Amino acid sequence: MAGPTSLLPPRPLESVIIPSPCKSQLSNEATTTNNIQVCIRIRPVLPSDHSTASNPAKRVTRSTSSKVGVTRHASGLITPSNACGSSVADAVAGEAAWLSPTPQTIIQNPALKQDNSMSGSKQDVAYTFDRVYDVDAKNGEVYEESVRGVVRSCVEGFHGSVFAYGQTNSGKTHTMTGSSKTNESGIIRLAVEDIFRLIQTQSCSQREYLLRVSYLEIYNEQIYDLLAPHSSNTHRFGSNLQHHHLPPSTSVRIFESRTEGVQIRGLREEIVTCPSDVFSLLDVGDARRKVGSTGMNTSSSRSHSVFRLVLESRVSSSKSSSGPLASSNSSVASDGDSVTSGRSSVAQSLGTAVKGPVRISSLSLVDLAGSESVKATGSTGVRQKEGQYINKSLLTLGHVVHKLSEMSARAEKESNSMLLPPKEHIPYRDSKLTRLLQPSLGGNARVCIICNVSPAAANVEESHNTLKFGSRAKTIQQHASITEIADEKTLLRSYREEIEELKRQLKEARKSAAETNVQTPAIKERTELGSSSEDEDQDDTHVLVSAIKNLESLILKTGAKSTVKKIVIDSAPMLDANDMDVDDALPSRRSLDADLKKVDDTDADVAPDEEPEENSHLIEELHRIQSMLGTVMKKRRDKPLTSSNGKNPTPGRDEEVENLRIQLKEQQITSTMRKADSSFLQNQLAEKQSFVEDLTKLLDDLEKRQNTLDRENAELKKALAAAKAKIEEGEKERAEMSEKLSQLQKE
Ligand SMILES: Nc1ncnc2c1ncn2[C@@H]1O[C@H](COP(=O)(O)OP(=O)(O)OP(=O)(O)O)[C@@H](O)[C@H]1O
Repeated sequence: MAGPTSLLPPRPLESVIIPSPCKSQLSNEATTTNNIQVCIRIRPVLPSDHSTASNPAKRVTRSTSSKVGVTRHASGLITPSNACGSSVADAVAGEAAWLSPTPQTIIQNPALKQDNSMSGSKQDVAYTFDRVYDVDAKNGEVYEESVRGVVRSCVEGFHGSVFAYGQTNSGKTHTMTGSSKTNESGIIRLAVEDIFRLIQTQSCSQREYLLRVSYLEIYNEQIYDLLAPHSSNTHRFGSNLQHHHLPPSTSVRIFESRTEGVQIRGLREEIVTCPSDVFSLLDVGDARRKVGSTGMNTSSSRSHSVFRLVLESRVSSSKSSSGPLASSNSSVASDGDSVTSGRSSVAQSLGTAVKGPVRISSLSLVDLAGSESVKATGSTGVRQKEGQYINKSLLTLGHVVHKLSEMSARAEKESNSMLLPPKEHIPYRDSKLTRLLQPSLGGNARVCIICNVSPAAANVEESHNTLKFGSRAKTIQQHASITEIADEKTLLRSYREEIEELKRQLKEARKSAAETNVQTPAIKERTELGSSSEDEDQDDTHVLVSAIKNLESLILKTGAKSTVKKIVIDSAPMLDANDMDVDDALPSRRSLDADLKKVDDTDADVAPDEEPEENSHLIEELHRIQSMLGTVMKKRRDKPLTSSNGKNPTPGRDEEVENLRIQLKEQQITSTMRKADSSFLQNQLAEKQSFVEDLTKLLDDLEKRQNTLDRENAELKKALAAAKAKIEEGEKERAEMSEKLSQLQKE
């Protein structure tokens, strides 16, 4: 049964939709009921952790015995058995404030106790989770034991989410992104590699996959596209946040419709065919992510980031995989031999290759910004403001998780765990983060939360909060189901249709070329003279074959190698990684650049449905190439190539073909340049707009200040006039008095 919101899977040509279930479109081949999986990771002690020990405000005490034991109570509760409180000053270097006596349990290290306000009972609590990773665990271990299951489910067709949660400096980014210092890949990269490997090695079914990724961050309650094209250097932040105002072109909006649920308008999605494609994009996104130095972490993430991979898959039909117009990469020979040998009808080919439900699943990998106290970080100004936004959104996430866990508990009590109480209000809309995570938290996904815990004794209070959050999240039940779409347009189906159409054209082109060769001795004559129409035919078919290969290289097949060499028709050279933009990150642009629609999300509570827009550049480009080649082929077929005297009678027609060819090439170049220009101009415009906005705001402020000053000035003038009048009056009175006095003296 669907959760409270009705949500549809992505419609990539229009906008990015956060996949979630929609009853009308689901064919539940499989449904699973799971609680959210929660694991804890204790970060190793760092040299910087010791500096807090000498801070009297954060002083910890050390028990006389550092040997730790645990007592198991009948209730299942575990408490440290030697939690005595006698103390020596300061934390001991290298010792973590948390211990994991069993792989599922975490307790506060009884050897290190705070001498401040925390009550003893709180210090003695033992928390139990699906898995607890101690200080020496590596990312690979966390991935294998806690995340891999979610990733595998995604390849099978379930939605999945993995979050890193925890206070600032607890190791979230290390976990999700990895570290060059320890030479460890993060969960994101490990998951990406695994997905391609799982697709390649899937032996139980013959499926084909289309994968696309997006990467965004939520900074100060604004969503920014980390893969936005043609961002200038000012948008790259490196290790230090220098610019906290991004041009509006990279900012995207959440939009919600009754039928389609949560969508992100204007977010860039890139089709990827191998791990290195994804890694290039990750590098671009990571370099743009807003990072800044705080009192607790020299490179603290100032935003929540969401990396999302969408998988579309379907059973590959035997016709399309082994037929004469086969869809595997090896089957479209560039010389076309294997293509021309086919005699199956186009309709038959189209029917078998394009039909069949498409499965859509997504994997969201989320690195949350860490909660932070102003006191601990010592942040001021921009950092403090960022911290406030971060804390507020994490607080909302906490409320949402709290509500959901209460609901799950109630549902379980009523022995009706498949149904969520109908009108329960969950405050998803209180922050962008929870709105984005709503489809994951709301039920139809397999979720794993990695709670990162600082080993510093000075942070135990905050760590208790993290563990409480994890304990609550663990009770939330999820009912994930596979989403299959039988009748809607999916990107995979669009591509298949395009491929089949191109193949049909290719077949016709070859047929026409073969007929031409038979019918025209003049062509042989021209070939000998070096002016070959056969060459031109071959050029045309090569363009078609290249287009087919290019499109097919985007579709991955189970059991096939993913490192497919793509034939690039329109490619930009790879640039140096340090100087690259998203447009440079992939060998050929295959982006689905959804147009940013100006939908005001403040009043987009439930917006009306909109017609889908065919705004994929790739599809447009292909349509254009198809129509031009179609015209060329048609003209060739329609007009006889030779005159009765055997000489080439229509040099004009050949010229026309040549012109069309030149036009086609020119248009390709113009189109590429126009795209580049338009993006560049858009950025320029956006920057100008933001500048004008800032200036307008400044002028408004100045005007207000001027008005206030004018008002104050007028009031001062009035007060001065009144004072003057009073003085004059006093003078007058004094004069009268002295007159009276002199009169009295005279008398
Ligand atoms: N498992 C680990 N092994 C070694 N070093 C680690 C590990 N986890 C974290 N660190 C180090 O701890 C420091 C803080 O980690 P990280 O930046 O990942 O924290 P964070 O939780 O993402 O912080 P913030 O919320 O402020 O962004 C970094 O120097 C990182 O290299």
